[in-house]
Amino acid sequence: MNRNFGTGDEVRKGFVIAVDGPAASGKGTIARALAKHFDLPHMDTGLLYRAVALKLWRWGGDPNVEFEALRACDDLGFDPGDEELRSEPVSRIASKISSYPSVRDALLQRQRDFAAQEGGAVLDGRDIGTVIAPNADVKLFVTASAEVRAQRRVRELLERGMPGHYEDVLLDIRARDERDAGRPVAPLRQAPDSLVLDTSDLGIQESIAEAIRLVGEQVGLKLPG
Ligand SMILES: Nc1ncnc2c1ncn2[C@@H]1O[C@H](COP(=O)(O)OP(=O)(O)OP(=O)(O)O)[C@@H](O)[C@H]1O
Ligand SMILES: Nc1ccn([C@@H]2O[C@H](COP(=O)(O)O)[C@@H](O)[C@H]2O)c(=O)n1
Repeated sequence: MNRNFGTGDEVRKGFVIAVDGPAASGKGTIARALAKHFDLPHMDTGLLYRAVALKLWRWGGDPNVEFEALRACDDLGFDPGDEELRSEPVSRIASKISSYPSVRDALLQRQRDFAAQEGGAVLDGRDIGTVIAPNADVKLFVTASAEVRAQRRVRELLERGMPGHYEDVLLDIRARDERDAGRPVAPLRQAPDSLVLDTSDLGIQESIAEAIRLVGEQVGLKLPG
């Protein structure tokens, strides 16, 4: 636990860190590490969309029908350790159903409530700094080249014993980037007041150290020293 933020000040109540970025940029890894370092609860908001997708998939519902996806949002409970949440079919469906305004709306309050809890929180996703927590104390936009992200994803898939072919994964990442950035509701955007962290040339530990440094610096600027 480290609540000092490099200034000696205790973390304020309601301190919120928003972490956004494209698929496989490393935002989840960074968000988890920030949560641990600053002793804040963490929400991976992508899991909510994946949980809707998994439910729909298990029902045999049609991801092309918004109403069916919306029905899957009702009483949404899931086991974050469920391996199928991270499977390729579920990832594809999650990417599709996350473009539906009604689905985003159904998941909005749960995320906002998490961000608003006493003591604060770290959330990662695509629209945290722009829609879910536009008043977050620190906003990080984590990015990396599509090629580097594809390499990371392939490595991750192979480590999980799943098939991962570089060219296919790269195409898929580019398609997801386009869908995330191109949808009319809550598109993936860098909030104007976010700090950009490009992890293309950084290893995991270097990325985490840089994120902690950036947050600390930002907090140092915000709190009286
Ligand atoms: N800086 C880094 N260098 C090398 N590998 C990394 C780095 N950051 C993350 N990784 C690895 O890349 C993979 C994707 O990282 P992570 O899950 O954090 O990305 P993400 O942006 O949250 O992905 P998604 O949004 O698609 O779930 C993981 O296997 C992770 O260990
Ligand atoms: N705030 C968010 C988070 C995620 N999505 C979409 O969900 C899919 C799965 O997310 P991962 O972060 O686990 O990859 C992803 O394809 C996004 O389209 C979102 O729209 N908003």
